[in-house]
Amino acid sequence: MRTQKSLGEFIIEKQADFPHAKGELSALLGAIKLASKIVNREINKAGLVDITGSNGVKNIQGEQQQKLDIYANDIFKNALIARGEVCGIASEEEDNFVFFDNKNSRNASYVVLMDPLDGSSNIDVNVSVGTIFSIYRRVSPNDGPVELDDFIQVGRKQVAAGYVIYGSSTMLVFTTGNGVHGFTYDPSIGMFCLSHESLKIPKTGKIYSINEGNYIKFPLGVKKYLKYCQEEDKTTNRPYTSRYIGSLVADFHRNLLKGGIYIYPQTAQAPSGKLRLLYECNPIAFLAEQAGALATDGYNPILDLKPTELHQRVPFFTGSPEMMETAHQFMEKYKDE
Ligand SMILES: O=P(O)(O)OC[C@H]1O[C@](O)(COP(=O)(O)O)[C@@H](O)[C@@H]1O
Ligand SMILES: [Mg+2]
Ligand SMILES: [Mg+2]
Repeated sequence: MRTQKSLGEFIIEKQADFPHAKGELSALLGAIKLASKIVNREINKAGLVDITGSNGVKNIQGEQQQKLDIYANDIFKNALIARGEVCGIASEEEDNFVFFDNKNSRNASYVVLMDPLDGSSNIDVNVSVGTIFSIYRRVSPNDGPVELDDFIQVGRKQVAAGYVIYGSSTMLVFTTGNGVHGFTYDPSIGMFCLSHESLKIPKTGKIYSINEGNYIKFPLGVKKYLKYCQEEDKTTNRPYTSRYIGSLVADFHRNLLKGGIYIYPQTAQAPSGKLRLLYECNPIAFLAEQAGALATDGYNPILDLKPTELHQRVPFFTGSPEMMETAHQFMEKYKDE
């Protein structure tokens, strides 16, 4: 007998908090829930079906697209088109934004930005991967085509954001600005059930998460902070432990539950870092702040950055507030070196 609330029940219940809500956002989240189940089913049998490996095409970021990147992109896109609450999407796997110019969707109020498959380098090696989504109200008139401005809004304007983590279990974690809630997928009943209500990140932790293989290219502030993390000092819980999965969703999820800090900084070769502002950093930053964490580019809140391009990158620091404050002190101290 199921005791936990299902995601559908939770969304309907929360909708009551918004007397003027017409159920559009609830329906939209329902489409994301459906697409997550379909992608989850494919990922679980990734070794058996012809869904691993690259499809031989590079996306606009110059990265080899994996078959699962495209599969996930199509599943989420089609589920959103079918639901009719979304007038357009932007995706890591689409060069430009896509206007859903059909009678069902063209006048809808919401746009969705997504990273259909996060952690692509881990697909073929059975390591946790994810999907990241960010939802805004359109700013263009509902009776016209969707425009670039509908997608390049500051992160603070997000009405909802979340991720799905396809790991030892599959979870959907989201916020609509009223806390962060996690739902675990129960394949025996085919439902996401409430397992982590009102998630709050621990104020501090012992985990730092960064690709140390790039160490020599890091800014001095990051190098100094890493040395600080590795020094022996029992009074401040150091040395910390290094954990790096190489899937943003999975590294963030672990730190959200246990406390920790994740950093993907700029390097000399990549002065804006690697991660994309609109469909990786903004949604994770919204969740982070709602869970009591911080999310910055090393200096300023990610959610206050004004985007200019669909696929722009940004250095990304996020995690437990006390660890972030210390990292910021190092970044500030060595800012000009
Ligand atoms: O291999 P690197 O350079 O450490 O990069 C890993 C990072 O890149 C990403 O894989 C980028 O995301 P995609 O897989 O969606 O392109 C993040 O999930 C991860 O944190
Ligand atoms: Mg990604
Ligand atoms: Mg991706």
